[in-house]
Amino acid sequence: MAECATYGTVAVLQINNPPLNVLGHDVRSQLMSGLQQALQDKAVCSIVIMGKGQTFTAGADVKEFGTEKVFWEPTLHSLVEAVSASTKPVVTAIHGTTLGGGVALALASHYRLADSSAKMGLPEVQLGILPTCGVTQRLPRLVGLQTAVRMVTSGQTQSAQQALTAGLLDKVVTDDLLKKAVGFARSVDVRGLEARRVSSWTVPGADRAEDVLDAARKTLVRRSRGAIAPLTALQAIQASLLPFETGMKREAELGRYLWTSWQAAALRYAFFAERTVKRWHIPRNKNVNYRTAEPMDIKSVGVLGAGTMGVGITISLLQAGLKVVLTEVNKAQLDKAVSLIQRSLEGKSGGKPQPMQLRATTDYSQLREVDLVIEAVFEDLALKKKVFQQLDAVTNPRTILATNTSGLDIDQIAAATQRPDKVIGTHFFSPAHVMRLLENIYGRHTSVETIATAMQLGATIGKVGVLVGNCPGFVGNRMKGLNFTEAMFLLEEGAEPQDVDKALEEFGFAMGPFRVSDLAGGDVHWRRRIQAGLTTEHGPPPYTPVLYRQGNRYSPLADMLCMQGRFGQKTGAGWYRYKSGSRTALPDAEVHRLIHKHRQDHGFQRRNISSQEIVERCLFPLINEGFRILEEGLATGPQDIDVIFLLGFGWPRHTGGPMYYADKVVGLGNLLQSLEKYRAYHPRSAHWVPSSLLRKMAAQGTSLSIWAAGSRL
Ligand SMILES: CC/C=C/CC(=O)SCCNC(=O)CCNC(=O)[C@H](O)C(C)(C)COP(=O)(O)OP(=O)(O)OC[C@H]1O[C@@H](n2cnc3c(N)ncnc32)[C@H](O)[C@@H]1OP(=O)(O)O
Repeated sequence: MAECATYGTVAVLQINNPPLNVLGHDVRSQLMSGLQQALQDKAVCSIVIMGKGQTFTAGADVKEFGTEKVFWEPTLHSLVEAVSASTKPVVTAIHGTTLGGGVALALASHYRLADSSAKMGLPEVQLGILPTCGVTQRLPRLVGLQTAVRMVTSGQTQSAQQALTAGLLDKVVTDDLLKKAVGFARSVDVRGLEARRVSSWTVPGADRAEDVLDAARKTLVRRSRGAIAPLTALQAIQASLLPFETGMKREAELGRYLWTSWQAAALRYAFFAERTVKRWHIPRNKNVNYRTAEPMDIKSVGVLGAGTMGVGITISLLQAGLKVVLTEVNKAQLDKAVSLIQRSLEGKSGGKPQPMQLRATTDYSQLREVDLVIEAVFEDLALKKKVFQQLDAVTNPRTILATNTSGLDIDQIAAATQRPDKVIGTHFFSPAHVMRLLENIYGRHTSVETIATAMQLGATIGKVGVLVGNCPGFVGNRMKGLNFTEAMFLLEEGAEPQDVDKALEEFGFAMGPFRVSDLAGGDVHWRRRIQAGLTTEHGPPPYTPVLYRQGNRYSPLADMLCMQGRFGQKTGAGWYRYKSGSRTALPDAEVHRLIHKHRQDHGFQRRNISSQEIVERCLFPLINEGFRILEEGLATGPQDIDVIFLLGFGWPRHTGGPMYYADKVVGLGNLLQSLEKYRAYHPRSAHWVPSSLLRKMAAQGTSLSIWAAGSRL
């Protein structure tokens, strides 16, 4: 856990708690007793604290949060204060990714050394808590307000070089950190100790504090979108302008406020959910799971289709060091793609991809020897089936064939091949080299090896893979579609696009549904609705009521815009208008007139709609659908749905995701009541019918987390 050794006059305390040296109770206890021993040992003049293995420490043990253990003495706070009060110089020697409590220990030490490859960060706000243990008081004294605000409120890591420049480190070394730290510790003088205590310093540049804090506040109000931790952290940093002890009291108060907030619990849940989804199983056959599966070794991947998605996927694969054969029938498109890929990789790594790593070709037969192919052609079932038939003919029979589709039937695509067991859906989100989510979809015949391979590939390329079953739209788009449907009904009843967007942006989404639609292009979904027989290019299908399609209430507003060529940003007009070259959504009187006329034509009485109703009507049907998905066994558990929404659809992280939000914030009983209420008003929308799983849970007074804990392996 923590080992103590002496090197002449230097005592070295080394954390040894693999894999990440987190500061659980045992580690804290052993560090504390090591420190006390070193202080009592007359032969010891100085002390080094460092870590063994891949990192100094990833900080506090998050698994202890929400349990009593986190308060057991020595707490992290006591340990940090003991280091700060040490009567012998303490040198912290940092390597790897050092986070949270690790940085707190370093700040309380008298000297800070780091390996040149080290990184340091304060991810606490991402867990909804405050970097306490004096971090918000010592850090500004050391690096100034501006850097402290940036580090604490963003949670981003700093490289060793950046930390040195900022004044956070005293020295950066290369090779043999232990030897260099011991050498350094030997050279420091106990007589200078008082002056080395950061708590006795004042914040540099305090005369400009008001400007810095005001500017930061404005940015954070805009960026945090309802998350309380970043702005609370700013208040704590502001307190560093007060005497140290007063600031520490303020830090403790603010720390308690965040520690007990529902957002901290939600963010902690999100942290573990992202890691839980890799432990997948198939709900209808639990024997098929991550433990029983053996992935194929993937060294080379073919990407078919060099459009936006194909380019993003190729970049992700190359960045992970895989060999890629990029295939595209259109030579001009292929050349354009290669140049985009090269530019993107040059920007990141400072070098072009090795020629042997990327082979670009118009010849399908070049895919013969790859281990796996990801098809990324246009979203059209007939086209994909044709492509899969060809792929089946040209590739090695052991090659896995993956389709990048956002909702088409995997079984139909697999049926075009002689190897349905080797066919799987890999739904990347755009831009594919940036978005961390990979929704993997198994079909009726997909083998366990194929599933394990797709999940493994996701991890290899730095994505969070979530396994789901096959249904129209899979999990993400099946649920998300309802949000847009209801948003349009709200327009019919009296809201304007900007009202709906504002309410959902205030809830925490980066963009409301109409701004998202304009960004993505309204024509994409219009084509899908045409394919599904819901509409035609010229209006409703013959003999079809305008407001009722396929057994449900229907709003034709989006179709009406598309019929006018208003596809969103790319055409300069959609739900909003856009000045040439600008992405700023401007309310458009023409759209308002169109909506107004539609209301008049169909007898809608315009009424004022509250933000609360907008949020509930856009989100509750989506959540209800999540319960249906769980009931149908299409997701391993609620965490899987939440991760899809957090990473793929910009769901505000501080609410934990749709299922967590329903369970812990809204409450299942309240959700059920609201669904019943809206159902009474809107009987022609099937999405208001509560799922039987939700009904059952609400009746039993149980929670989704208890249900999930019982179902997960
Ligand atoms: C008392 C109040 C004071 C609080 C101060 C703090 O220190 S708060 C905690 C600050 N630290 C963090 O938030 C660290 C979060 N961890 C990470 O960002 C990443 O894990 C990493 C350190 C960048 C490493 O990433 P990598 O991809 O290499 O590994 P994983 O994320 O998959 O993690 C491996 C397993 O370790 C578990 N884990 C990671 N960090 C912690 C932690 N701080 N406490 C407890 N457990 C942690 C993670 O859950 C993985 O576990 P599995 O069981 O394998 O899923």
